[in-house]
This record gives sequence, structure tokens and C-alpha cells, in this order.
Amino acid sequence: MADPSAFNPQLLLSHKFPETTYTYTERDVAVYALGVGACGRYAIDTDELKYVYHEKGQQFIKVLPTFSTLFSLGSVPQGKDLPGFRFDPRLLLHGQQHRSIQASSFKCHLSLAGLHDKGKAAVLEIEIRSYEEGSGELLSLNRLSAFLRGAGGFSDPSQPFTYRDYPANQLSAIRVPEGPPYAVFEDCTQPSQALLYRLSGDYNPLHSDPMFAEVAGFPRPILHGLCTLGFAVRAIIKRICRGDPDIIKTISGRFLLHVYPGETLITEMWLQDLRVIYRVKAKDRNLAVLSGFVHLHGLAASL
Ligand SMILES: CCCCCCC/C=C/C(=O)SCCNC(=O)CCNC(=O)[C@H](O)C(C)(C)COP(=O)(O)OP(=O)(O)OC[C@H]1O[C@@H](n2cnc3c(N)ncnc32)[C@H](O)[C@@H]1OP(=O)(O)O
Repeated sequence: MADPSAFNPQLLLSHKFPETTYTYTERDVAVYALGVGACGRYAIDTDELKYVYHEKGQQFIKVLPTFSTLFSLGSVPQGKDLPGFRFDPRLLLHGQQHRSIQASSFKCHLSLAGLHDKGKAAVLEIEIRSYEEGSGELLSLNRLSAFLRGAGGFSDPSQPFTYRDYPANQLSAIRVPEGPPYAVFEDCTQPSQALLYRLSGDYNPLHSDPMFAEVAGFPRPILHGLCTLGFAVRAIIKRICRGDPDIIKTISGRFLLHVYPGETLITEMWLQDLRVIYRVKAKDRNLAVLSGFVHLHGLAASL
């Protein structure tokens, strides 16, 4: 449990994060796509080759919509306490992710979007708004929740501390429909998936170091949550968007259970107007590992 005397809500809520810049190249885009399994089963997959190769040159490759989730990770204070709030970074798990957006250099503004005392854990929400340099146009909004095991219990249990600065209808916990899914897609992660994904910038040893993973409570390194999310959204682009990534508008997901690199993932999809509810299961364990929803700009012509 957290030490309640270390908790200072005023200090925490008034904390200003430094502005950061995120810059990327076509190479980063392609490395990311490979990291989330694009062309993993079939190197000349016509739906996916465009994320890593274009016959006219690399500047023409397509950017996966989940690429923008990377803007958040470079700028969040991983492995550090925040002013007025203490936690053990080794016990941190990515809990949720929400993003709405595409350009090559951004200014990223971080802010604290929420903090909740769940007793056994604290849920810390961080919002990252990415703006185009020069015009200042808002290009992407990411909100991530970190589930900080062992950092709860910092407030009065009869009135646990809870703070959120965004509308409740943006929360991603979702009820999966009872009926059969509209579409299903099965894909294999590789045993080396996390080692490849980390090259996109998330070097947390939880995903690569067996000793670190053990301290965090896992028999071996686990997959990055955002890698699993990348697999899920690729499945939706394939099955619902008929290969067109630009149809994706917003993405939300809650990480329900860890995934081991090498596991086969089954993504089930339910279509409700312009919303896709999805659930990802680890096939061999038959357990749900991620669920959420995606909003679409429209439906693919062939649906
Ligand atoms: C400073 C921020 C830096 C962030 C950097 C991100 C670095 C990335 C790391 C990773 O990628 S880790 C790998 C991906 N994540 C995972 O594998 C996590 C998978 N999920 C789980 O293991 C579990 O769901 C959990 C998060 C351990 C929670 O399970 P548990 O059984 O302990 O919780 P519950 O008893 O069900 O719920 C308690 C309480 O918390 C709320 N809650 C539950 N899950 C989440 C979640 N995923 N996100 C946010 N909140 C969650 C839940 O609603 C309960 O609240 P109440 O309903 O009681 O109010």
C-alpha cells in the first residue's frame, strides 16, 4: 500500500509537465508496423505491404492509425515519481488507451487527466495532446491509464480519492454484445514480438528482461499493451475497413490481462453503426486480454 503521507493532491494536480517534441521518419513508421505484426504471416500481403514498402519510395508508405499511440510514450514520466505521488514503476501496468487521429514533427503537451484510489492499486490517467509545429493545429489526442499496483490506499477508504477532467462517456470499459461477432481475425504474435516492438521506443524491461518480469510478478517478459492494441486495430482494418486505415477515427481499449509474446490472438468484432466493438482473446488460454471500441469515419464501400 502507498504511504498516505506522501500523497499531496494539490502538488500533483498543479504539476506542469514539460512540453516535448516527437519527430519521426518513414523508417520509424515501417519499424512500428512490423512491431505490431504487419506482414508477419505473409510478407507480400496486399493489405499490409503499404505500411512498410511503396514502389515509388519510402515517403509514400502508409501510417497505421495506432502509430500515434507512440507520441504518448516518449513523453510520459515512466519510472519516476510524480510530485505529491509515489509509486513503484516495476509494478506499473498499462491499463487503458484512448486516442483520436496524422503529420512528422509534433509538440506534445502532457497533463494529468485523472487519478483514482482503487485500494490495491492507483489508476493514473495522462493525456497527451499533439500539435503541429507552426500552425498549432491539434493532430492527435492520446489518453493512457497506468494501473499502479501497490500504489493505492493513499486516501480515506470511506471516500477514496477520485479525479477526472474529461467526460465520462469517453471511458473505454465496454460490454461486449451477446450475439456472434460480425467478423473474426486470428493472428500469431512471434516469440520475439516484444523485442521488435520495443524498437519503436518503449524500452521498459518488463517486456525484455526475465529477472525484471519476475519482480513484476510474471514468469517471463510480457507483450506491450500497445502492441496488442496494434494487432487488434490491424484486424479491424482488415476485416471491417477492407484494408483502408483512413476509415479509423478514434480508438479505445482496456487491457484486461497480460499477453505473452508468441501467443495467438483472436480478435472478435461487432459492428454497431459506425462503431466497432472488439475483444481480443489469447487463443490457447481462451481468455480475453483486451476489449474496446473503434469509431469509424464511414463504412468501407464493399461492406
Ligand atoms: C506514468 C504512466 C506511464 C505509462 C506507461 C505505459 C507502459 C506500458 C506498460 C505495458 O504495456 S504493461 C502490459 C499491458 N498491460 C497489461 O498487460 C495489463 C493487463 N490487465 C491486467 O492485468 C488487469 O486487468 C489489471 C490491470 C491488473 C487489473 O486487474 P484486477 O483484477 O487487479 O482489477 P479489478 O479488481 O478488476 O479492478 C480494480 C479496479 O480498477 C479498475 N480497473 C481494472 N482494470 C483496469 C484497467 N485495465 N484500466 C483502468 N482501470 C482498471 C476497475 O474498474 C476497478 O475499479 P472499481 O470498479 O472498483 O472502481
